Amino acid sequence: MRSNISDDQRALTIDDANLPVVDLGGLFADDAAEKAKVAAALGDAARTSGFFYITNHGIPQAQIDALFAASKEFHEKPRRFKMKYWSGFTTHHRGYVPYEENGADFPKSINFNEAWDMSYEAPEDHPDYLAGWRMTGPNIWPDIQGWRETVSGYYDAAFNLGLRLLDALALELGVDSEELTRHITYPTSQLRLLRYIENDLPATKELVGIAAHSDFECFTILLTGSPGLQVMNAEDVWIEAPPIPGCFVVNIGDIFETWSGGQFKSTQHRVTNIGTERYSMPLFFGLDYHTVVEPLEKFRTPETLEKYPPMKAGEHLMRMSVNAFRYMADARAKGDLVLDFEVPEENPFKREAKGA
Ligand SMILES: O=C(O)CCC(=O)C(=O)O
Ligand SMILES: [Fe+2]
Repeated sequence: MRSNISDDQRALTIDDANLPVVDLGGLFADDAAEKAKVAAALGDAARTSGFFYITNHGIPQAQIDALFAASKEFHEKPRRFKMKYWSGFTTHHRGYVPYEENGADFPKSINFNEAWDMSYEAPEDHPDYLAGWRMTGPNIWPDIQGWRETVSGYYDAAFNLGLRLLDALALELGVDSEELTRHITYPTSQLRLLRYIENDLPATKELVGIAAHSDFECFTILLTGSPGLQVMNAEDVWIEAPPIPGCFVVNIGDIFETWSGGQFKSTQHRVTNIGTERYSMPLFFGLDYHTVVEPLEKFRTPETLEKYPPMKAGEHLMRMSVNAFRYMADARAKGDLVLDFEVPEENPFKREAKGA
């Protein structure tokens, strides 16, 4: 880790803080008691820290290695190749996102990451694709031999793992999983192939890998290739979450916090500017664009209903994306992208760290 790091970018190390590791093995056995045990461990982790590692997840290491290799192969191409697939050429956010797109304050504030973004494949005649700006539609692919198969194969595997996790979390919350899965037909579940860019600038609040945020969907299944990720725990203290071989990091997102009336925590996290190249791949497990998200019936109280007013899953993603990506903000300023809902400057799910 670099030495020129400002105090607000420091975190406790994994040795000082306890990060749960949940063994998912029991989800794949046909045994209700085993499944319930895993569900209880996931629920415990989701309630206490909101993020955790999972092991025995069933995705072969060879598939993970192939995804890292595919991401590297794309990102090592020259800028002129990558820009052929600029996400700003689409109205549903697919393709390449250069680092200058990140955040409203570039270059005063720099998020040193670039990405390839894809999502659930929806047909060309899907009404939300035709309407535009709804994060729904067909993927685009770079002209690299075998790349589509590798990336979409990984997407399907991680997406299916997400369905298992959803099922287990529903079990833990005591809700029928069908109540949750009925909102998944053409979900806005993005996979990002992120590369953090080598640079020799310091690590400060303005110079980051990715600024502190929570994820906007149900939960995120994240692969990381090297350290840099920091997560805010239940006590609102930053701790480092380095990769553990064979594990994914999972964090709860804004939708599950809402569904559970705040029992599950949507975890703030960030990547500091480590200065070296770093690869990571989050899959944001989301819902159909038009799904209205509010506390599930059993978690409705006057307090939870007040704290979590109904929001459409896709609108929440769009309002956060307009703030995140400059091409979207530009399209909005030009009147090409018209939103009939509010775009707050900050995510209402944001929590501040202690002492920050
Ligand atoms: O790169 C990482 O480890 C985290 C990425 C992340 O938080 C995000 O893309 O939302
Ligand atoms: Fe994130």
